[in-house]
Amino acid sequence: MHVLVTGGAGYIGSHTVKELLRAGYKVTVLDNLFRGHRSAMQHLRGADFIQGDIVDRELVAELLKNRGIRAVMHFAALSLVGESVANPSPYYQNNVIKGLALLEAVREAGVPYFIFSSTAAVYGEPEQVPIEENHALRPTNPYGATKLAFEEALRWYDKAYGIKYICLRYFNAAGADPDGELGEDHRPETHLIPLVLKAALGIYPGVTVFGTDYPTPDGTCVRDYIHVTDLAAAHVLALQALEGGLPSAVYNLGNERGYSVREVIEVARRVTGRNIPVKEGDRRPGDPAVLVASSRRIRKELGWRPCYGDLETIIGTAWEWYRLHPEGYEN
Ligand SMILES: NC(=O)c1ccc[n+]([C@@H]2O[C@H](COP(=O)([O-])OP(=O)(O)OC[C@H]3O[C@@H](n4cnc5c(N)ncnc54)[C@H](O)[C@@H]3O)[C@@H](O)[C@H]2O)c1
Ligand SMILES: O=c1ccn([C@@H]2O[C@H](COP(=O)(O)OP(=O)(O)O[C@H]3O[C@H](CO)[C@@H](O)[C@H](O)[C@H]3O)[C@@H](O)[C@H]2O)c(=O)[nH]1
Repeated sequence: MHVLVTGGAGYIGSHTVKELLRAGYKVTVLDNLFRGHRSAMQHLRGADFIQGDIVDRELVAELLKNRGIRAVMHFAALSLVGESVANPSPYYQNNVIKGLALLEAVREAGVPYFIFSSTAAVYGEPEQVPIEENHALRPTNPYGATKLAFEEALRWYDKAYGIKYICLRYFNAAGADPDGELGEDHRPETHLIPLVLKAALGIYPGVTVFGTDYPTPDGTCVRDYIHVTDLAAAHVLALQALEGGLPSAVYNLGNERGYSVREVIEVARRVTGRNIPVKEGDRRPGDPAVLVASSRRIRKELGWRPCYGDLETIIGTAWEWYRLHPEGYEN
């Protein structure tokens, strides 16, 4: 089975390519390198890398046809909550318009399986936690709205054209490949755990806590952090389930445990043994107060079990990678 992975030179995509190769799949990566890294591909030698954009219908059609691709895993997207509030236009362009061009190419080529990187941001401010998949969908930022729009398209494309899909709604991806080959290198980096660890290394002067007046026990936002390799493993399970005839589905992916921003910083201090200077700042627009998953459905239906569930391990693997690669990937 040959799989096309869009965004496979990015953070979660690259970790998933590694798991796909390990499971014996053939992999082609399509990435425009807007935010991905060519040097991540050096650790994914079994995969073919094509530099290109998902909106390039001719290129995508040719890849799907000539390589006999049977499944697409679609990671390519813009994915920063704050950036999407300040500037929604590229989010609609990239995540919706370009995403739909990709889906059209998939439909025309008759590719039967599609796995989509969705997000907890589709829920918005939760009415109850842990959040189950049937929770109301009311995104509080354009990023979540664009991901929800694509989920909806998948639902209708399945009904009309029979494309079987799984939407995986990740909570906060974190950590790094336990082998130390792949890691998180977003430019610009805006994610909490990398910023905290770079502050521990002295690369950044410190970290700012965005909002201390949320209705949470310590006033800071609560998130559910999930190890990137556990996410990657879920993609392989999802693909195997579709191949085995599972109907289209939507699954949350989180550890079902929330940590506040202050708790994350405390765990990072323990793991690194370093001082991490902290400042308090304003809320970041678009941020819900609490996002914690129920992952009961994917545990039950696909037998998914996290291997790196506790926050010390998650932060520990990220710390190992940053210590070895303080500047991130070479390119
Ligand atoms: N990081 C998280 O915590 C998180 C949580 C929930 C969902 N997600 C989703 O997971 C996916 C991957 O996230 P990530 O953190 O690995 O991001 P990332 O930026 O590291 O990876 C995205 C990759 O897609 C590529 N890309 C973007 N637009 C493209 C286009 N038009 N054509 C070709 N390639 C393109 C980028 O160059 C990059 O390599 C995204 O869809 C994101 O919305 C991420
Ligand atoms: O310098 C910082 C950076 C972040 N935060 C806070 O830390 C938490 C986590 O933030 P971040 O690491 O930026 O992740 P999120 O904004 O929660 O978003 C991530 O997790 C979402 C799912 O929950 C995904 O959809 C997004 O793609 C992914 O970027 C949030 O409460 C932020 O307000 C700070 O206080 N200071």
